[in-house]
Amino acid sequence: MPALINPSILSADFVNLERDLRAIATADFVHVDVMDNHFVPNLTLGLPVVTRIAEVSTLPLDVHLMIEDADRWAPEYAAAGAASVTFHAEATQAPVRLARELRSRGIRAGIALRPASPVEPLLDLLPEFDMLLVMTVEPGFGGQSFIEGTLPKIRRARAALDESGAATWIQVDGGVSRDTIGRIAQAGANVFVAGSAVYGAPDVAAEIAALRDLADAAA
Ligand SMILES: O=C(CO)[C@H](O)[C@H](O)COP(=O)(O)O
Ligand SMILES: [Fe+2]
Repeated sequence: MPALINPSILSADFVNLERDLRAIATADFVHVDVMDNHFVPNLTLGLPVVTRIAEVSTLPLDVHLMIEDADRWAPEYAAAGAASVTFHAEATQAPVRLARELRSRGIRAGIALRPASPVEPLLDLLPEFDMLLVMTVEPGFGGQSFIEGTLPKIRRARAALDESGAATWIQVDGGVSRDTIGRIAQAGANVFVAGSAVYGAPDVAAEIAALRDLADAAA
């Protein structure tokens, strides 16, 4: 499967969001970071804004919830028009039940891990999810450096998926750039979130194409 590039609008201009959504039209999904100032020390946007982005965007929405009580809120983001909702393993009481609920609504369900959270407890459960999100920076802010120590976690997840034959995607979020994407693809990820690398580039479409090419060449 070719690499998917999901630009994060965390690095977009929130006052010119429609313009900045148009700029990433050649990407695969738009990555929307929802933060509640409790699960992470930052606050971004919530249901009303996600609902409006879903109405305006030509790309499907890849919603990354960095919020507490995912069991309560994740289904609301499905109803708001997301194509994919990813919640943190550290913020749910019942990950499999929540994934089943999201999937029953016809959307993709993802589970995310902070850099320090081990993947081992999830390995046998991966077929229950459409995507595993391996955070490669501490969640909360864009523009941080990729944590190299997360690469073994991606390799372990890829090995488990290859063994089980499950079609679960592996997404990487944090510090993805032309410098890091090759190593990440080689480790087994196939979905790449990039915020500052895409929106900080002089030519956004060219950056998306370059990241996709580098990932495909390394996979
Ligand atoms: O979830 C996130 C932060 O918690 C963002 O998606 C991520 O940081 C993207 O930013 P960048 O590509 O600049 O690292
Ligand atoms: Fe994110």
